[in-house]
Amino acid sequence: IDGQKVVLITGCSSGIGLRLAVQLASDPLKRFHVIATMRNLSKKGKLEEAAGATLNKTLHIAQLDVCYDESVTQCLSSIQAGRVDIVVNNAGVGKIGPVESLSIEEMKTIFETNLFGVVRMIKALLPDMKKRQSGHIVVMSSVIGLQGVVFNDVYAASKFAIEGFCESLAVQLLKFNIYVSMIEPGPVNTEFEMKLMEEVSQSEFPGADPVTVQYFKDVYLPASHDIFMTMGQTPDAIAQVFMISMERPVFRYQTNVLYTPLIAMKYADNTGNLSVRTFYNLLFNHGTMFKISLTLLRIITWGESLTST
Ligand SMILES: NC(=O)C1=CN([C@@H]2O[C@H](COP(=O)(O)OP(=O)(O)OC[C@H]3O[C@@H](n4cnc5c(N)ncnc54)[C@H](OP(=O)(O)O)[C@@H]3O)[C@@H](O)[C@H]2O)C=CC1
Ligand SMILES: CC1=C(/C=C/C(C)=C/C=C/C(C)=C/C=O)C(C)(C)CCC1
Repeated sequence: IDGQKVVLITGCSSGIGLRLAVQLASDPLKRFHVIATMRNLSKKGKLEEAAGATLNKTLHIAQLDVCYDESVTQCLSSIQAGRVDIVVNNAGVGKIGPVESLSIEEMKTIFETNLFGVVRMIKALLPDMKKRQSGHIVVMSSVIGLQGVVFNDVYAASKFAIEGFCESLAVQLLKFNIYVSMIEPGPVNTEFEMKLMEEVSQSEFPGADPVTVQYFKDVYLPASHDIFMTMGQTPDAIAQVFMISMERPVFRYQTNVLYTPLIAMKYADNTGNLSVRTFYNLLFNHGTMFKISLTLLRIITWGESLTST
């Protein structure tokens, strides 16, 4: 462990966390000691299988639920190396649907994971990182932490919140030689979308009017599915961006060049009108215009996507 970087990742039962853990653990130079954590160890089978020969060598599985102090304390105190060099705050939950049908309690659970879960991890690790004057805090944010997306109101709020928290903290931490990095993927093909679809397929959307429910089900859901199909990245591509971030960390990493123009609109027009109107048109004039725009985006950014990951 002495010459290795100790990397702790949250939310490794599936998706991006799982692939990142496996990629790091499989490093041919064995530079990483990976602590792949998950809240529910009964789900560890998939990670164990993907880890193969790295299991209990460079990859170690541990229990950690970001929503509980005791779970975090217990996991951190059981670390053999006695330190964490890099923490990847990957655990996160999505939420879609009309706000009228979501209770405040339900909304708070999203913040418990996506905001306070990350804050809890950072608070637990900071004293030691500051003492050692070294560390890298990575957060799996989202493009939705920079630009809202219709019917993702609460999820967007939680990701904007962690962006604000980290952007503020990064300045102070630079004094202690600790780096903060936000990874901001667009859609990624993991269990994330399926979990959301399953959740909405069981909901009657109490409290929401029929017109809103119809916009959500008949306009948003198909358009969103199209976006995942056309723009969706693999979890391995996101893990690759993390690899790059380790060399000389910067604060932000947008992983998807196809999504960058949609974010850039925000900075091109201070009134916000360009973003609001463009997203409106893309959504409600979905169909031919939407498909053409997506195709154009792919053509415009094709050269770049060949040279990036
Ligand atoms: N997929 C996408 O399109 C995008 C995802 N992201 C972000 O990437 C991150 C990973 O998502 P992704 O891999 O796609 O989705 P998955 O749903 O596949 O993975 C999410 C992981 O987070 C875990 N998790 C949820 N709550 C907790 C908790 N309280 N404590 C510990 N672990 C928890 C889940 O565990 P369990 O199995 O127990 O539920 C699961 O392992 C999230 O932060 C997400 O917001 C960002 C941009 C796009
Ligand atoms: C771009 C775009 C859309 C959807 C974007 C989506 C669905 C992005 C999802 C990103 C995710 C899942 C990030 C996770 O953190 C709409 C509204 C369908 C139509 C207008 C243009």
